[in-house]
Amino acid sequence: MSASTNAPTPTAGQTLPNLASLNQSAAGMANGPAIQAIDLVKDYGTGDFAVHALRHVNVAFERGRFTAIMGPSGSGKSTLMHVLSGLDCATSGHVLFDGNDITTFDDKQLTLMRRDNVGFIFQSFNLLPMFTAEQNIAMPLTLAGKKPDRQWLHRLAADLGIEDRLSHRPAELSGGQQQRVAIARALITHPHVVFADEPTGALDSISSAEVLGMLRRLVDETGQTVIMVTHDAAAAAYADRAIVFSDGRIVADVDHPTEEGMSALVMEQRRATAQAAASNAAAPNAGPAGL
Ligand SMILES: Nc1ncnc2c1ncn2[C@@H]1O[C@H](COP(=O)(O)OP(=O)(O)OP(=O)(O)O)[C@@H](O)[C@H]1O
Repeated sequence: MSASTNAPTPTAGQTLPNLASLNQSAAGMANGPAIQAIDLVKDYGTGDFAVHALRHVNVAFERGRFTAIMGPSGSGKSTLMHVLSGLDCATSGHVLFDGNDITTFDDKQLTLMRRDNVGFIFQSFNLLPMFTAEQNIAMPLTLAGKKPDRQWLHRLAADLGIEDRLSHRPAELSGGQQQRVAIARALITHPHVVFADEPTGALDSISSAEVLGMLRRLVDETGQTVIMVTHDAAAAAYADRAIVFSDGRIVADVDHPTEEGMSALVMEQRRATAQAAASNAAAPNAGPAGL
């Protein structure tokens, strides 16, 4: 079931836990893309002070693929992730999640959609310090008033290499172990899509490689759909596809990204953003950059 990838291979002696048993059921999923943004606009504020975070974005995320989203700071990456996952509302346009237009959902429907279909992994892990790793993993179900499937929880923990850490609190775990707990928490509900926001931003290079290798194998071996925001070209090289944002727009869409290729693209966008800001400062009535 492995898909082709140009992800860096694990270094000699590095063991990655067996993720093959995390077999994602495709049952109940609609055909077509996992998520699609259609003419998506997100503005913060109005009038002269409006920030155009997403400018008519059109993009589809296929099932079972690992996509990285890159771009300069402030280009709209997190906003896209928040709107796609139903954490934030669009100003206009549509988001089709499993074929359902979530821009028509009310708050309660969005909460249920997120709870049942979306897994989140954050840079800062966002574990609850007073609870054990096991309690943290089960938290999305506990909050929903559901009992965790013990067998599934232990299989996740074993496959992520944290089974012997389940009774520990986050402060007693390394950063890499905490992020593995967060990955297990993201998967406990069998989500259709996992969103990872800078998942390796707080990790050293070895732990980063382990976490990225796990996400890669999750996609290859279980068909999980993963969408990851990252500033790191080396992290993007683990993905099947990388999208580059600039000023609220997609400016590049690359299959099989490489670290070198993504570094060059992101540097180019940083330069373009800095140049646009400099010319706007020189001619303040010329309008926003990129228009
Ligand atoms: N709640 C908010 N209110 C007002 N403006 C916002 C808000 N959230 C984001 N923005 C603005 O929207 C634009 C896009 O922000 P966003 O956080 O999506 O960028 P990003 O590419 O994720 O940046 P970074 O890499 O620094 O996290 C920026 O100009 C930002 O200042």
